Amino acid sequence: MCLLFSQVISDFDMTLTRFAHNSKRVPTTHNILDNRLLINEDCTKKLLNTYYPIEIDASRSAEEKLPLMVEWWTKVHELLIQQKIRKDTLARAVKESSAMLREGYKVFFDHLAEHQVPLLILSAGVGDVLEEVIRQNHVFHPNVHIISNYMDFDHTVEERKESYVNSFDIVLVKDETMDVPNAILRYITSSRDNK
Ligand SMILES: Nc1ccn([C@@H]2O[C@H](COP(=O)(O)O)[C@@H](O)[C@H]2O)c(=O)n1
Repeated sequence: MCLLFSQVISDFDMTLTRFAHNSKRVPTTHNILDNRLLINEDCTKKLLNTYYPIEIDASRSAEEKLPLMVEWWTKVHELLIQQKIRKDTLARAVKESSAMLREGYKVFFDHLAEHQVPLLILSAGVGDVLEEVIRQNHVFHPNVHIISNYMDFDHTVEERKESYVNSFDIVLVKDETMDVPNAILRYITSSRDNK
């Protein structure tokens, strides 16, 4: 028998991650944010308690669930934006969480990478957190591709400073004047005038 995979498609939360460990629920990517970073975790917990039972309700059709799921993630995304989450806290939040991939995950990820089979992860969770979970488990191989919700962070000057310093000769911080450009102009024009 010959089995040929062109690619493997999987969702993430509770599929590649465990549902529970030692009788305790393993957090989804959203739960990791709720527990560690959100100032008011109640607001998203309330939404989870309302919408999760709908998600898993086998008596409802997909058509019936879809607008409610859209309503859920729209509300959660609005709340997340208000919380002003910082990118640099994500790795710590994941490290301190009880996020856990399923037993045997390493064989699964490594085997697909070794055989160059693309692994496409489609997730309604939070992509930035999902990536961090995979990275911290050392299985973020080049064949792993993710389609998910990503946060668009506001970058502080401090975060961008290094890349600016590497790219430009002069970097001005907190200078609201034209003193430096004027000095450069004076230098250029005076050296030209003195020729
Ligand atoms: N605010 C939310 C939104 C969704 N969830 C759960 O995350 C799951 C994402 O699952 P994937 O299989 O798409 O990775 C989704 O099924 C919801 O149960 C959440 O916890 N909080």
